[in-house]
Amino acid sequence: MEGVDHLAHERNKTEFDVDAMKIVWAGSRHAFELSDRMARLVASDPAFRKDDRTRLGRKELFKNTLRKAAHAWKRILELRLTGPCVITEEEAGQLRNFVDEPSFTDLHWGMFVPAIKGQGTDEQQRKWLPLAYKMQIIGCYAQTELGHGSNVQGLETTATFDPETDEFVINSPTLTSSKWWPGGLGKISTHAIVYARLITSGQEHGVHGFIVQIRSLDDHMPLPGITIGDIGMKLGNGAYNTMDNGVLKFDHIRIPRNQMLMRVLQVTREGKCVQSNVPRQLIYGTMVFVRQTIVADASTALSRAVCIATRYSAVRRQFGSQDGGMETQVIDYKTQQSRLFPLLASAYAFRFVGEWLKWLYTDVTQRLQANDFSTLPEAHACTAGLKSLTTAATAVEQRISYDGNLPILSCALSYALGLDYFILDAIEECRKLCGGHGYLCASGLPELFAVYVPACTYEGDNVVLLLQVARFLMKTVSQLGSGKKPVGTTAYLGRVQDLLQCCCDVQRAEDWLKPSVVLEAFEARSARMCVACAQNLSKFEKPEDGFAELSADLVEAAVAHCQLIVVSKFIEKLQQDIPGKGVKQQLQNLCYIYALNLLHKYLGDFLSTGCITPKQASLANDQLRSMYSQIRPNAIALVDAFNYTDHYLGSVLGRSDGNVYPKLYEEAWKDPLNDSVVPDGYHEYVHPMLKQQLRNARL
Ligand SMILES: Cc1cc2nc3c(=O)[nH]c(=O)nc-3n(C[C@H](O)[C@H](O)[C@H](O)COP(=O)(O)OP(=O)(O)OC[C@H]3O[C@@H](n4cnc5c(N)ncnc54)[C@H](O)[C@@H]3O)c2cc1C
Repeated sequence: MEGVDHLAHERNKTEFDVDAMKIVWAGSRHAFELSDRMARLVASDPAFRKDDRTRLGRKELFKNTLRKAAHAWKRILELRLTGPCVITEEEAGQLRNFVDEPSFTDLHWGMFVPAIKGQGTDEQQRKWLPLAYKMQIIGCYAQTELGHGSNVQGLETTATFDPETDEFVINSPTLTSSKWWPGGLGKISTHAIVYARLITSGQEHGVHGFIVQIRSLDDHMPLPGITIGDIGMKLGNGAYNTMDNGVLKFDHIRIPRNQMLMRVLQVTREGKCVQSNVPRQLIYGTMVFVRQTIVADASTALSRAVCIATRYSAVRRQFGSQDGGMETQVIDYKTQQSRLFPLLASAYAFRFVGEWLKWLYTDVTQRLQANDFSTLPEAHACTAGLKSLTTAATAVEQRISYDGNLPILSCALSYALGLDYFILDAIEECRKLCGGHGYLCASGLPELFAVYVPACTYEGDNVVLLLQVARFLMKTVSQLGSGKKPVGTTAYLGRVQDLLQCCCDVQRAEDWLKPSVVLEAFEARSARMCVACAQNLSKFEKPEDGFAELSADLVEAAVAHCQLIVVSKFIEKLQQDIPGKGVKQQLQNLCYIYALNLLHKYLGDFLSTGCITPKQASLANDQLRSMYSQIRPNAIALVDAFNYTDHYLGSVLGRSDGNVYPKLYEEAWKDPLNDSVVPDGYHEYVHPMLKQQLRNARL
C-alpha cells in the first residue's frame, strides 16, 4: 500500500524530539539544513537513480558512473555551488556524497586537491588549483605500488634530477614499482600526484610527491612512455567497481623541476636539496584531516546499515503468535536487541568522536601555524588509532569475548582454550540481523559491505596504524619517569600510579550509570595494559626485537586506548547543553550501551588486569540489559534521526514507510533473468538433460 506508514505504530512510541536529535546528529542546524537540502536534491533527480546498479556489467556500470559524475558537476555549476568559499565547497561535497557512487571525483577532491594544498608551494597552488577547481584537469593520488603499500619508504619509482635540462626523470625500474591501486587512475585521470624516490647528484633524498601529467588533454591517450590501465574487478556487484583503480608504469618520463611538490623540501636549479622554512610537520596536518573524514564516513556507513536492520527488525515478525494474533516483531527478541542496539550506539559514538576530530584538526592547524608542534604526535596517534578502530568496527574485526564462563577464566586461559574470541563485523552483522532477505542486493547491505570494507586497508592498513599508536603509547609511558606530562587523549597516563591501584566501587547495577565509574574502568584497563606491555618490552635487550615479538599485545593495548577515547568523547558530549525534549536522555542511554557492551565483550581485558571483579562484570551486564529495554520504544526514531532519504539508503528492507514485502516482490521481477519465462540456455543444456539426450547435445 503506497502512502501508508507501516512503521507509524513504532513512531508513536517515541519519547524524544526527533527533529532536535536530527540536529544533534548533523552537528548543527546549519549542517542539518545543508545536508537535508542536498540529499533531497539528489533523491529527486532521476539521473541519480541507483537501484539497478548491481545488475549492470562493468563497462555499463562504469559509463553510468561517468554520466552521474558529469551530471553532479553540471548541477553543482548550475547551483553556483563552486568557488573559494568554504560553505559552498561543503555543499558540493555533500551533493557528491549523496550521489553515493565511488568515482574518480572522490580522489580528485579528496586526495589530489588536498595534496597540492598541503604540499605545494604558493606558486604551485596558484598554478594547479584553479585548473583542478574547474576540473580542467582531473587528478589522482598515486602512492601505492604493486610491491609496496604500507612501507612507503620501500617505494621503488624514481625521480632523478637532470640538471642539464632542469627536469626530473620519472621511472619505474621494476615490475613491482608499477603504481597499483590509485582510484581514478585506471581510465580517467589526466594528472597524478606520483610518489617517488628523489635522486639528485647520485644521492637519494627519500620519497616525495610530483605532479605528473599522464594523459593527453586533447584525446585522452596516455602520454609517450606511460603504460596505464585498470587493475580489474573488485569485491561485490556494483559496489567499488564504479571506480577505476589503476596500474601505471613510467619509462623515463620527463617533467619540469617545478612539478615536484616543494613546500617543505626544494630542489634548486643546480640540483641541491634545500629545506624550506616551512616546518615538515605541516604535512601531518593533511593526514589528520583525511583520517578525520574517514572516521566520519565510518559513522555514516554504520548508521546506514543500522537504519536498515532496525526498520526491518520492526517490520519482520517470526513466531510467538497466540490465539491467531500477530507474531512477535523480531526487534523484541532480546538476542536481536543485544546484537542491534550496541551497533546503534556505536553509530552515535563514532559520530561524536568524528565531530571531536574535526575540532582537533582545527586545533592542530592553528597550533602548527603558530609553530607549536607539542600536540602533533598525540593528534597523529589519535587519528591513526581512531581511523583503525572505527573502520574495523564498522566493517570487520570487532573482537568479541566468549561470555560463557569467562568471569572465572583468566584472559590467558581463555585464549589457550581458544574460546574467547570470534569475529563480528557491524555491516555484516546487520545483514544477518535481516535474515535471508539481508543477503539480497535489494537489501542494500551486500553493496554497502563491499564498498566499505577496503576502508580497513586504504589510508593506512589498520594493524599497521595500531602499531604506530602502540609505539607512541610506549614512548609516552617510558617518558613518565622523566616528568614529561602526557597531553590530550593520553593525559590519563599522567595518573598512572593511581590507575594501577584504583578499585572499582560498583556495588549495584545502577552504579554503572556514573560517568566517572565508567571512565575510570576504561582508563585503568588501558593504563594497565600499556604498563604491562612496557614492562614486557623492557625484558628485551633490543627494543625492536621486543616490539616485534609483542606486537599482538601492543595492538590490543592500542585498541583499549582508542576505545577509551571514544567512550570519553561520548561522555564529554553529554556534558554539553543538548536541547530538545528527551534527547539527552536517549544519548545517555546510548552512551552507556556503547561503553557497557564494550566492557562485556572485552571482559577478558578488564578482569585479567583486575580493573573490575567478576561480580561487577555481571552487574554491568544486568544494567546493559535494562538499557536495551529503555532504547527499544525509541529505536525507530533514533534511526529516523539520521535523516536518510530512501534514495541514499538504497534498501527495500530499510524503506522509511516499512512497506517491505510488496516492494521486495516487485524488485524481484526487475532482474534480467526474469525478462523471459524460459531462460536463455534452456534449449541447449536443460532440455537435452531432461530428455536424456545429453549424449547427442553440442555443449
Ligand atoms: C579500494 C582501495 C583503494 C585504494 N586507493 C588508493 C589510492 O587512491 N592511492 C594509493 O596510492 N593507494 C590506494 N590504495 C592502496 C592502499 O593505500 C594500500 O593497499 C594500503 O596502504 C595497504 O598497503 P598494502 O596493500 O601494501 O598492504 P600490506 O602492508 O602488504 O599488508 C598486508 C598484511 O601485512 C600486514 N602488515 C604490513 N606491515 C606490517 C607490520 N609492520 N607489522 C605487522 N603487520 C604488517 C598488514 O596488517 C596486512 O595484514 C587503495 C587500496 C584499496 C583496497
